[in-house]
Amino acid sequence: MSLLQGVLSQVLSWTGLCQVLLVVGKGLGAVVAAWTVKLLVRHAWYTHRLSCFSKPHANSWLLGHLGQMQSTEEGLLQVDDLVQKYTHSCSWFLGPFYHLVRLFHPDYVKPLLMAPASITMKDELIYGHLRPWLGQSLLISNGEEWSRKRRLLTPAFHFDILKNYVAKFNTSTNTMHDKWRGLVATGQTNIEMFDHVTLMTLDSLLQCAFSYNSNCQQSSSEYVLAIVELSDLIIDRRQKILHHWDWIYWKTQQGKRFKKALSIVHRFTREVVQKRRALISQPRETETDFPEAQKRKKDFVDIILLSKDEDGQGLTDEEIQAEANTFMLAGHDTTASAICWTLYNLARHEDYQEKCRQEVMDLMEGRDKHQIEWEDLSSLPFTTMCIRESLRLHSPVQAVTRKYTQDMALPEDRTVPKGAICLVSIYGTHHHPAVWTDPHEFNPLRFDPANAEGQAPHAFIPFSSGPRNCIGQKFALAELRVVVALTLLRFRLTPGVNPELGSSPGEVRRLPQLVLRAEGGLWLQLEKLQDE
Ligand code: HEM
Repeated sequence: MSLLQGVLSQVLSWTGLCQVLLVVGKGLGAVVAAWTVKLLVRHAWYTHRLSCFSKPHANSWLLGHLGQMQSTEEGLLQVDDLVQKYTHSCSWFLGPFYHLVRLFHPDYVKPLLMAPASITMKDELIYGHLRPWLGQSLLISNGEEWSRKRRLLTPAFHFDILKNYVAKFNTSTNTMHDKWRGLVATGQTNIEMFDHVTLMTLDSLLQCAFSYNSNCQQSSSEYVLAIVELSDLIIDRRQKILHHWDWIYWKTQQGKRFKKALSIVHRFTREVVQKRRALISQPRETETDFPEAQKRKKDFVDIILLSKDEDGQGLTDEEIQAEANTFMLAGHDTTASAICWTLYNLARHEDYQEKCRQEVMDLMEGRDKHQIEWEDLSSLPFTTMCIRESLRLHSPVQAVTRKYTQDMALPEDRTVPKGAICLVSIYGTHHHPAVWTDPHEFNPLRFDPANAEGQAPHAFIPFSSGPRNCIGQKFALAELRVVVALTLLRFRLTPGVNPELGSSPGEVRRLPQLVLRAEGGLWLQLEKLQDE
């Protein structure tokens, strides 16, 4: 090749490259332009369709209420203001991406929560980030897939199964109380509740779901640490809008930590399910070689493994793993939050605390051991009223979101267009002054059956309501009663001091995350009562 030819071919190849880049650039520009136009048209369409709802002041026509929703005490006070001002609902949008209707009044909440599951969809804004962890599980799936799973999983929450768990709730609570006794003996009476109670609910859930004794209350467990890490990272991701896109998130430090914790959690559930499948498929005569399997009462994994639909089909191993992961997530933080806030409310109301304690002491009279049995749970009416009032005042889940595959009619001729996100505010409904007298007061007598008559349906929805309500609510209420009853038998509670805030006893700043927590923790003072 002559020098001239070489130079020519070089120039041509550069020109070719430039031309390719130009074409690619133009193509990319066209795609971005088309995407932007589509986004803006969609934005205009939703803005128009949602004009039947009042719209609180927005930052701009394009960014809307982006950055105005806060997961803090101020965020909850903002909901109180919205409820005061707009009474039933208002529209809200987060940039041109997400269009929401926020709903606070039971009359508006009811048609949405009671809608058939076939037209109800879980939206990606809240639930999408859970998918890598939970897969297509009950909490996230929709339509026919959801309904088959709900049918297959319902037997796992039957009374006959739940009964067996009460002994496990007692054991996990006893372990926690042993730790508390140890702390009190060394003079540490001001105790942060969430740390202790979360480990306790994880401990009991691991026993109920997998018959797995993790000892996580006494020594650290890799699996439990990974669950806590995943829950924290989900909240962090929700709050950073750029992290909502997978292709950005998986490259961040948080995304990498998420993947690492995920592999620990998934490995654990995979191994449990595979081992149990192998055990269950053993021929009957050899089962005697496994006395452990015979002695053990059935846990969630057993029930789900044996569950079959109308066509005799069960769930695959992957599906069972997804459900087991979901129970662990949906069951531990929520129940821990409910327990902590109930103890907090009783610590602030000595009279109610004493009345509950008396009720439990009457129940235990003549017994030589403090053990709450399944049959005892219905003999704690006042304690149950206090638990329900606490679930109203400090509901663990603040809101649920839904989308619908068709337009949804609401009172006063308002319509939620299909595809818009409905953010049903459990907090707003539970603090609605038109529904509850003195909504910010702790008053368990509201739940006295004698006073319940006037209560609006759908005014009390801590477990949501309708077809997609909480499948674990009876499990949670049983655990709550056992933990609260045993705690009051053994300890007197008074408001504690948050050492970080240096606040006065009982003062807290609520922290709505995946569940309702308290900034810097929830601190109580414990005084040990006489031993059993
Ligand atoms: C006090 C404790 C609890 C509270 C306040 C609570 C609250 C809720 C709420 C509000 C929902 C509706 C979520 C939504 O629509 O997006 C829900 C669903 C669910 N909960 Fe619970 N929950 C609690 C305990 C539990 C427990 C102990 C379990 C399991 C062991 C559990 C498992 C589930 C599952 C699987 C769903 C999805 C149900 C479905 O879509 O069919 N929950 N829970």
